[in-house]
Amino acid sequence: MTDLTTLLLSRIRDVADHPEPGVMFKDITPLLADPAAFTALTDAFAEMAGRTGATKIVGLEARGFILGAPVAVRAGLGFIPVRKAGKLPGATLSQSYDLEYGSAEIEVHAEDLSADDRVLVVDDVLATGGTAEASIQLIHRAGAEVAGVAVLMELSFLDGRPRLEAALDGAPLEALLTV
Ligand SMILES: O=P(O)(O)OC[C@H]1O[C@H](OP(=O)(O)OP(=O)(O)O)[C@H](O)[C@@H]1O
Ligand SMILES: Nc1ncnc2[nH]cnc12
Repeated sequence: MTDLTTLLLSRIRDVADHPEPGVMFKDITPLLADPAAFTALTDAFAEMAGRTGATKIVGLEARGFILGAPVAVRAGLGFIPVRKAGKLPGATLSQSYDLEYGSAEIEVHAEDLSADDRVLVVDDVLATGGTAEASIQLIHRAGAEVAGVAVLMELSFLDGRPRLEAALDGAPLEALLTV
């Protein structure tokens, strides 16, 4: 394990049976509270943004906002929020999806992405891949390209990676931690 992965892993708390029985919830709030760990995470994601030629950062509500916004600032790129349905005031594109515990719909402002954009999607956890896959569909429907998907942690037993790689069409999916 690298120093980075050891640090990040040490700042994620497992919470059994949250938000419902049978789910082992990966709580990132200890990591957010540690400036050294939060900075190291931000730097690693910003490096990926540079390496993949991203022109914009998309963050997935809500934890992807917390992680993605500082990446955008660090990389000198705009931040685009992908929100749960009904929150964005302008003209939106919408996409429904299933997740580990329920189903949901996400939206993006159509005007925020264009054919000139290469988008790096940032989130905390890749579980079934439903949320990230829906965001990729939104980005493609907006006419933009996907530069890649960056997540802090991949829950490999939920098989999100194969599902997402099919949607990514060769663009990278990078997880700093895999459990
Ligand atoms: O790979 P998936 O099965 O789609 O699950 C991963 C998603 O689930 C969590 O978000 P959640 O919808 O719980 O929202 P929150 O960030 O607002 O808590 C997590 O932050 C990811 O966005
Ligand atoms: N087990 C989990 N922990 C944290 N976030 C999640 N999102 C989906 N599954 C999750």
